[in-house]
Amino acid sequence: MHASPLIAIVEDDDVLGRSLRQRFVLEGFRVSWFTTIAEARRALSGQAIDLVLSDIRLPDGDGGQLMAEVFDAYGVLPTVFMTAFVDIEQAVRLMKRGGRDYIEKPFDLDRLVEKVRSILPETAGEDDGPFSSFGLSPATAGIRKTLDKVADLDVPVLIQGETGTGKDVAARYLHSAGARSALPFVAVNCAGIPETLFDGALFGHEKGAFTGAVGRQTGLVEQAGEGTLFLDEVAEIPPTLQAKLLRLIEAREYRRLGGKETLTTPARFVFASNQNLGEAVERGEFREDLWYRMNVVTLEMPPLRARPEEIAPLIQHHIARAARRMGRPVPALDPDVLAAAREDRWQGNVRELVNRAERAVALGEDERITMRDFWPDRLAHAVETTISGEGQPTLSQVRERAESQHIVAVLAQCGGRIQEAANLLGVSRTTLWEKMRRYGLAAEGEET
Ligand SMILES: Nc1ncnc2c1ncn2[C@@H]1O[C@H](COP(=O)(O)OP(=O)(O)OP(=O)(O)O)[C@@H](O)[C@H]1O
Repeated sequence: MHASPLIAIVEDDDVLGRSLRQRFVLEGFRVSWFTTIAEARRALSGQAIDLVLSDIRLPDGDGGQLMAEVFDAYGVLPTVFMTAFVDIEQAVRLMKRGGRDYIEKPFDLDRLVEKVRSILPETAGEDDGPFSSFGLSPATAGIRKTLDKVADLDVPVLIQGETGTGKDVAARYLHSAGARSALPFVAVNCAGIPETLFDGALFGHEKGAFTGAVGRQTGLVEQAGEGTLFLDEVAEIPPTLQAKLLRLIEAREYRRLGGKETLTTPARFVFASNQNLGEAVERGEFREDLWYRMNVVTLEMPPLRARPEEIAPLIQHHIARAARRMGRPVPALDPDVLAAAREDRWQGNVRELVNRAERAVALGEDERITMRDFWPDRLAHAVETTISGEGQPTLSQVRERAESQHIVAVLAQCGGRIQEAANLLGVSRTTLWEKMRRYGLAAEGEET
């Protein structure tokens, strides 16, 4: 029952966007076309995209930024850039970050279709389903079983656990396991929406609700329809909005901004939090009545270090997946990589594992993944320890060592994406790049 592959086109030129959409639909693909990154970000949540076809310059950012976001949300997806001659250098750089291919504008549509076809058959419908690696230890197998049981019951589900443990994966599994699977799955990151925009984003607005509200806009609740509404990071919802959420969950009622009509939602609610909500209630930060409503079926995703039997298969799974998506042969893994993985604390849980695997495949130079590819931070540490063998290190040696280790750790956390790492480190991209070069952390031949 495989649907045809879904291509997300991000192109702000109306004429080109339209003709791309038309052509790919004629070729039998499903197509979603967006003109801005913001639009793509909003609409793609919850859709299983098979390939992204993106312009490099977009009204609200560049294609690299979009690719970083897409990779964060979905893992390494085949991404093809359409680029004007002036941006070719950037396109080449994006290939080094995991971009799959690029085509220079103006191009012949036949050639583009050929490119896309050559990429898709190997990746669409890969694995034995997106949840093949969910439930590999007794703890997570138990969670999967519980989700199966409640999939078609109309009860809210709350999933708690440290960041990156797979709460989002569990929520999507729940959706896919039940009768709602063909209906929308709308994910809302409650921490990512500014308080002033929260109401509008969730409930939508009527024409004229505020200056600039030129037409009616449906909110995320409405977009979920009879599907699943997944509210992530619920502990971050400010107190003023908690009351509105309570009404939504309790009475299933809400109103569009500026609207008089009370609407009701048939959606299934799923919540996730990386804070323990019971404790947040005790601290007075979260409404008790709201917590009671959410706390009907509550599941704890254990941290990765508490399920060590999953570590090796998850690494293998994500390396194979990244290689397939980048169109490369699946590299072999040096045994010391796995040995080190078994000992690690995995502070960033499965997300860190995915980032390390993808980064190793993207930046690794031959067909083996070595310690240097997977654990560059450990290597930097080992090198520094030997350097400082003779007596006390100087203050600047200590500072540089700490700096280099921290850069490596943040780069690993960001899957090697330099701009993102620079943002987290609070320095410019150029500064970060210079430091990486100084500490020998930049891959050969890579440019700023
Ligand atoms: N069982 C699994 N099999 C394969 N990949 C997994 C599994 N669990 C998690 N992942 C991957 O790990 C990453 C983080 O997972 P996810 O987003 O579900 O975590 P989360 O707990 O929701 O994180 P946060 O609290 O930050 O929202 C994703 O890339 C996801 O695909």
